[in-house]
This record gives sequence, C-alpha cells and structure tokens, in this order.
Amino acid sequence: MTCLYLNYFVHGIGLIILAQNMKELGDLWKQPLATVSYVISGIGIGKLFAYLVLGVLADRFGRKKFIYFGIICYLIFFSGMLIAPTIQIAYLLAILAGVANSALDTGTYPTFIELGKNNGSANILIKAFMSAGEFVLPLLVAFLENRELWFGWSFILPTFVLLINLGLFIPVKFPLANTITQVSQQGSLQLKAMKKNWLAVCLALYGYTSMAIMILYTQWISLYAQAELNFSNWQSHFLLSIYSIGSIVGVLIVFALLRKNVSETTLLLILNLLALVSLTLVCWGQNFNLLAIASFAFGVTAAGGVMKTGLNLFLKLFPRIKGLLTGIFFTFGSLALFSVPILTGWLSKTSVALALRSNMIICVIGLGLVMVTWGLLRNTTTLKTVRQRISLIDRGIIILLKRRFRAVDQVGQIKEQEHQPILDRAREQVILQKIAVESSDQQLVPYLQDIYRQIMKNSRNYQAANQREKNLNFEEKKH
Ligand SMILES: O=C(O)C(=O)C[C@]1(C(=O)O)C=C[C@@H](O)C=C1
Repeated sequence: MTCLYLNYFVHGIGLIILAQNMKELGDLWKQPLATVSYVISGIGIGKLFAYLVLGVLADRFGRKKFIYFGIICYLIFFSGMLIAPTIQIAYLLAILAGVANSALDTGTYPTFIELGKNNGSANILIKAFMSAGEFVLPLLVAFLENRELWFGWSFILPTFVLLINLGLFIPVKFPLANTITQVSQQGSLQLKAMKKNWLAVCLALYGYTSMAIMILYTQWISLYAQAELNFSNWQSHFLLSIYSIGSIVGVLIVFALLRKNVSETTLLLILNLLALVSLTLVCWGQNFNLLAIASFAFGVTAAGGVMKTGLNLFLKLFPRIKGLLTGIFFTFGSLALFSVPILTGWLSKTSVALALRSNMIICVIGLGLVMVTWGLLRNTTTLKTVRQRISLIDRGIIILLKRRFRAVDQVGQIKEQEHQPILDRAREQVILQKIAVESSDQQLVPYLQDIYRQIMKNSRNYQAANQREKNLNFEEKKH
C-alpha cells in the first residue's frame, strides 16, 4: 500500500507547486501575480464540484478506479501546466488537480478503513507524506532558482514519481468495498436539536477557516518574506519548509494527545489560540530566526491535524451520516481553496503584506467558531466522557478496597490469636446501619448496603483463606 501514500507525497507537492512558482508561471503566461493567483483558485473549484459526486460514486463503483483516475488527472496537471498555451487552459488544468485530489481522497480514505487497519495511524501517515511533499518542493524550487535552472524541473519530479507509482499501483489488490458502515454510538453526543444545528453550522464553517488558514499561509509566506522583509530566496522558501516540518510534528502531537483522551474541543481551542499567537509573530516580526520559529509553531498549531480534529467532532455529532458530513466538511474546505487565492490575489494588488496579514482575520474567525463550539459542548456528556469518569472513580475505589482488605486481614489475625470466629454479625449490622445514616441519598441506601454485604462476605472469605494458608504453612514446617 506504499503507493497509496506516495500519491499523497505528490499531492503535497501539487498543493503548493503553483504558489511556489507564481513568478515563473506569471512570466511564462505573461500575466501578473494576481492572475496566477486566480489560476490557483481552479484547484478549489475542481475539489468543490468533485468531492460530493466522487464520494458517492466511489462508494458505488469501487475504490481502485478512482485512485487510477486521480493519478491520471494529476499526471495531466503536472505535465500539462508547463505547456499550457493559454491562461484558460492552465485554469482547466488547475481544476483537474482539484478533481485529482478529490478522487484520491474518496478512493484512499475509505480503502484504509476497509483494510481494517487503525485508520487513525493511516491518516497520520497520509498527512506525513503530504507534508513531506510540501517540505521537499520549496527546497527544490529554491535550489533551481539559486542555480538559475529551469523551474519546470519542479513539475517534472512529481510527474516522474506518479509514473513510477502507477507502475507500482497496477498489481495492487484492493479489499472489497464495504458499504455497510457501522454506526458507532460510542461517543455520540446527546444534545438538543437546536444546539446540534448550531454546532453543525460552526463546524462546517470551521471546515472553511481551518483550510483557508493553511492555504493562505502556504501561498503567501515565501513571497511576503522576499518582498516585504528582503529575505534571501533560500530563507523565504525555508519558512515554508519549516512550517511543513511543524505540521508533521503537530500531527504527531495531536495524535498522541487524542489517544490520551484529551477532549477535542479543548485541543481545538488551545491549538487555535496558539496558531493566532504564532501567526501574529510571523506577520509582524522582522528577524529571520524569530520568523522561522514562529512559522514552525504555526505549522504545528494550524496545520497539524486541527482540521481532522474538527471533522472528527463533526462526525460524532451525527454518527449516522458520516459520509455526507465528510463531503460537506471537505466541500467547505474546497470553498476555501477556491476563494482564498482569489481574495488574496485581489488584496495583493495593494500589497503582499496585506494578503498575508488578512490571514489574521480568518484565524480570529476560526478561533471564534471553536469557542462557540466549546461553549455549546460544555457540560454535555458523552458515553465516552462519562465512562472516563467512571473509570477514574473505579481506580480510586480499588485503591481503597485494597487498603480495606489489608486492614481486614489484620482483624482476621487478631481474631485467630484470640480464638474468635470470623463472622461478627453485630459488627456487620453496625456497618450497614452507618451506611444508612451516612448516605445523603436515601434512595441509594439499599444498593450501598447490598454492595457492603458483598464486601463483608468477601472479607470473611479472604480472612478464612489467609488463616487456612497460615495453618498449612505451619503444618508443613512442623513435619
Ligand atoms: O470487623 C471485623 O470483625 C471484621 O472481620 C471485618 C468485617 C468487615 O469486612 O468489615 C468482616 C467480617 C465480619 O463479619 C465483620 C466485619
């Protein structure tokens, strides 16, 4: 299944290749930056129209065909971009890249689930391969620029990888598409319809902002560093690469925290807050080291799995329509892919700084959405959270019971020395009486008393067993 991941390495490159070559493509097509930015928006358009349709079709017709389709579309995109005779054709090719992305996603994600593997870790690996692509490409672009080599090599590399991957992919056998999805009630939220509607709106919009924040950043950071801060070519592209490394680190952190049962809403809240802080530093800092650190931190917090965490939360809200929700969430994400380049292209006519800094507004809106979500979900209980609480209480009870058994054992020893019987009805009666007095909830008294009868029965058995064992040891020593 390596080829499924390799596709995402290429996809990571595809996401930023136009933005990273904006100047060169502008020269090639004899168009200003803003027009190249419009072309980039084509990717979003492609995804926008393809996600829901391809998602439904991939469920029906099997996954492999759609991954083939994705690879072929990407091949046409990467190789065609260099020879696109007009800006319109370039736009069509960008749309094709968006379609390729949707086809890969709708084919790959369900496949991982159908493979029965831990899809959490598969998702992490997908993201890691994507980030690897996003990491390698800016370095390659900077290398080509510095050596004054043809920028087109950055398009030839992914074409080459795709061709190799196609060869690897042909013999791969796919699991049968499993159309029955189990509805997991675990973790489904018990909320009022009104609250749910608001949450759905917030989270769908979060699909937009969480994607927009990343797209805007990757599109403008290198240009901003060059144009506004006079950073060298290498330094400017490095900022994007270090952001990609940050995103990989972020994915690992989010993965680890979610496995430790940190709540999704808390995680989203903290990450979005930190993303805003690091973005502020990037937007207003001047020093390269500071920007590099802030860019890394922004990668960790804004591109390290927050979008996926938002989606997870969304799916928990309505566990019966996961497929549709994934489509809706990614459609909102695609809206961002499509609209951000257009809006920022327009802003860049004023200044590149304005284009980059507009990300602050999106970041604040994203944080607002997460805060509303957090507010709506506060005090709500899920099966998972209540069970977590019970497990914690049980841990405490076990510690106390262990102590009780130790004390009971001591009583047993004293009783044996004093030749008293183990059973002491009077004492048991006192204990049961005390429970009735001490329990603030009278309804619980019979249940508590029953539990204590069991505890004391087990105490007696434990005492008897210990006495027997002691005597046995004593007999053995005698012989
Ligand atoms: O207090 C005692 O005599 C005990 O042995 C302890 C204990 C208990 O579990 O609390 C156990 C058995 C007796 O019948 C009464 C009480």
